[in-house]
Amino acid sequence: MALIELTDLSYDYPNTCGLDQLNLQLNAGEFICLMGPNGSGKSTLLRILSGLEPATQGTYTFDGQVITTDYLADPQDRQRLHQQIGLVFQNTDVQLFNTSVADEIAFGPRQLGLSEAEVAQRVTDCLALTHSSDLRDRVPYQLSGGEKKRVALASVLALNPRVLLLDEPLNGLTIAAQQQMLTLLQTLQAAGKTIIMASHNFKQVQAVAPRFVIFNADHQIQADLTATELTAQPDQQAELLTL
Ligand SMILES: Nc1ncnc2c1ncn2[C@@H]1O[C@H](COP(=O)(O)OP(=O)(O)OP(=O)(O)O)[C@@H](O)[C@H]1O
Repeated sequence: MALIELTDLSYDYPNTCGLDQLNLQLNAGEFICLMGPNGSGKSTLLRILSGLEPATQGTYTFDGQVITTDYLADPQDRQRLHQQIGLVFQNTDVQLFNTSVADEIAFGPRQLGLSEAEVAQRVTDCLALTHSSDLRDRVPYQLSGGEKKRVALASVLALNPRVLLLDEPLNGLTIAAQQQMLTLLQTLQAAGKTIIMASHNFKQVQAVAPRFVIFNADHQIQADLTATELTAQPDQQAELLTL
């Protein structure tokens, strides 16, 4: 059984279509890159997968549980989903609100009611994993864009989710920092996490992501290809390089 299953899933904003009739199955342990033009629906899909919004139509099933409006309205159910599937936002400023990096990373585990010893361990582990130990006592909003991305990822990892959703995690990073982020995501996948990232940076991700789900401007899935299948489609690759 797929970990994530979307059936005829659509999402409408008040005056715009966000997603149109998606059918998709994603398995536990996969590394998937969502691609497509600006406004095609990548961020909307990540928000729905993370449980921030219910679908307008169709079905989202996570690990056998249908994620309905009622499910998301129940605080305990909602928290259960958030613990399993964590979203690193495109704009990390909306995600970072504590006065120190250590408190930022501790926030989620404290909400879960973990002991202070466990919280401290998770903070130390997640700082190390994201190469951010030197940032421990810094003020999050004073960090550089790349540092903020690492801290936002560390704060999501601190909840030990099964699935990591990342919205344009390479944006604003130097080439070296982009490589470091991709290597880290590969390490997390090797440790058993499912990675789902939106990116328009095909050059950087093509050698890393094994599967590409590609949206068109009509908010539909245009193609769902393995990296090997994609190498056999030069037209599709050329299109991705223009994003
Ligand atoms: N809060 C909102 N209110 C109304 N329409 C929205 C809102 N957010 C997104 N949209 C619209 O929904 C569609 C999908 O947007 P979305 O942000 O999911 O695309 P995207 O593929 O992530 O784009 P980008 O690559 O620019 O981040 C677009 O037409 C967008 O204008």
